This record gives sequence, structure tokens and C-alpha cells, in this order.
Amino acid sequence: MYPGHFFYLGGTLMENHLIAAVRQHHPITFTVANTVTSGKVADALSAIGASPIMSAAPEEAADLVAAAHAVTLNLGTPTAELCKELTAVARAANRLHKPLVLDPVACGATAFRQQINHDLLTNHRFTVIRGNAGEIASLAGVDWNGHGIDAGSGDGDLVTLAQRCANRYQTTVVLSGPVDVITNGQATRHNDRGTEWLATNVGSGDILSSIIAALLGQGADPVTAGWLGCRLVTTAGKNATKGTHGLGSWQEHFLDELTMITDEDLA
Ligand SMILES: Nc1ncnc2c1ncn2[C@@H]1O[C@H](COP(=O)(O)OP(=O)(O)OP(=O)(O)O)[C@@H](O)[C@H]1O
Ligand SMILES: Cc1ncsc1CCO
Ligand SMILES: [Mg+2]
Repeated sequence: MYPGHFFYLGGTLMENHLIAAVRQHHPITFTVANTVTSGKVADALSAIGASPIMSAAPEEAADLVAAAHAVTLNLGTPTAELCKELTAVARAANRLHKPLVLDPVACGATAFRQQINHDLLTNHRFTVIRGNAGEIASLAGVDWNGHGIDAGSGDGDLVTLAQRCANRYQTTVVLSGPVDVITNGQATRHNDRGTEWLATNVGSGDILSSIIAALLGQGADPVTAGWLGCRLVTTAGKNATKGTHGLGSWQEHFLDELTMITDEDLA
């Protein structure tokens, strides 16, 4: 824990104060990013008040984890070389007790991605796994028609799916989509805000995963961080639709809304 971190108060975390705390303390949020959305994730983190840093060099993995308040492994563009980095970062995060988030992008799409995710989840402990329904189904070993980086389609109850994944890996799962499901296998929360622009925008999920890490870095418990991360992203996304003409203007408004968001907006 760090000075200024928030603790449980009478059993309830002061969710609203977490945003203020992030703006005041700027938790260093280290993302091993994908090569597509790295800049978008850094901008979104900066907009909410966090201090982003991205790196893919195993040589500095331990030093960066030591400096960071929380870490995200985003598996959007994996390579054999990057696997050294992923392992070094995950090992350091567990050793130094830093919150660790996994974004298993398109993990069911190829045997290569399946193997990397399997190895990471077998050898390291993750605080949160954040993925869409197709990704969480793949990790849970449930049949699903994934669609590249998108959720695709499948049968079954999303809460059961998320709980199964959480129990399998002893972690908290944030299953994102039109309704977000956040569960640690026992406690479960939902967030039903949003806009289809979030699905159209490439990297909304990547942004969400790293924002959840920033909230964990500020001392939030995993279910609270997952729920509040979803609430932040979907509220900013929804408010950004005003005066939007297309994806370009929505993206600009979205960053503005993330910057200006208030407790009343989130309520
Ligand atoms: N159809 C939708 N309607 C409303 N909100 C949505 C919809 N789809 C996704 N979202 C919101 O978008 C955010 C990102 O979730 P999503 O499931 O799209 O991630 P993802 O598929 O991993 O995205 P990406 O791969 O582009 O990073 C979540 O906060 C979720 O609530
Ligand atoms: C489009 C795309 N391809 C690999 S990662 C990525 C960004 C969404 O995660
Ligand atoms: Mg994704």
C-alpha cells in the first residue's frame, strides 16, 4: 500500500473518492501494450489522472514493475520475443505483490494465443482478467463462436460463464459487453451502461483493462476496481455521443468526457 491509498471503511470502499485519489496521486500504471492501441490506452489513462508507462523490454521489466502501482498484460499482438517480457513482468508483479491484470485479446483465435494464455495463467496469479464474452468463454473452456478481437456469439448465461472463469483461475473476472459482469466467483456486480460506439472503437476493452489496473493501483479491491472501471468507460462513452458525427468525433469527445467525469455522472 502507498500513502494516500484508500482502504475499506466499514466494509465499503469509498468508490467516489477513488477517482479523486487517482487524480491526486497519479498511480503509475504499467501496460505491456499491444502495437495497435498503445497510444489510445496511454491517453485514456492520462485523462483519468493516472500516469501511464508502456514497455516491452524484458531488461527493464523488474525495475518498471517495482516503480509501478499496477500492471496490465495486454496480449493483442503477441510474439515469441514478447513472451519473455510477459513472463518477466508477471513474475516480478507476483513477487512484489503488485496488482496484475490480464487482457487476453482474441485468446481463442489461434493455438499460439491459447498456449501463451495457458502458460501465464498456470504460472502466475492475476488480480483481474478482463475480456469480452468470447475471450472469457475460451479461458473457461466453454464452446463459443469467437470473432477475432470481438465477442462473437454463443449460448449460455454470461454470469455463469464469468463465475466459471473466476473459479477456474481463482481471480476476479470482468466480462465486458452490452452488460458488463464483474465477479470473483461469489460476489457479482453488473454495469448496464454504454453505447455501441464503444464496440465500434478499437481498443475500448484495452482501455478498460488498464483503467481497472489504475484503480487497483490506487488501492481498490478487485470487484470494485472492475465495476468502477466499467462505469467510468461506459459513462464517458455514453456522454461522448452528444454531438458525435462518427467514430472520429466520438473518440475526441470520449477523451474529453474521461477527463471531466464527475461523481454525479457515475451515479
Ligand atoms: N454493444 C455495446 N453496447 C454498450 N456498451 C458496450 C457494447 N460493447 C461493449 N461495450 C462497452 O465497451 C467497453 C469495452 O468492452 P468490449 O467488450 O467491447 O471490449 P473488447 O471486445 O475487448 O474491445 P477491444 O478488443 O476493441 O479492446 C466495456 O466497458 C463495455 O461495457
Ligand atoms: C485490432 C487489434 N489487433 C490486435 S490487438 C488489436 C486491438 C484491440 O485489442
Ligand atoms: Mg479486447
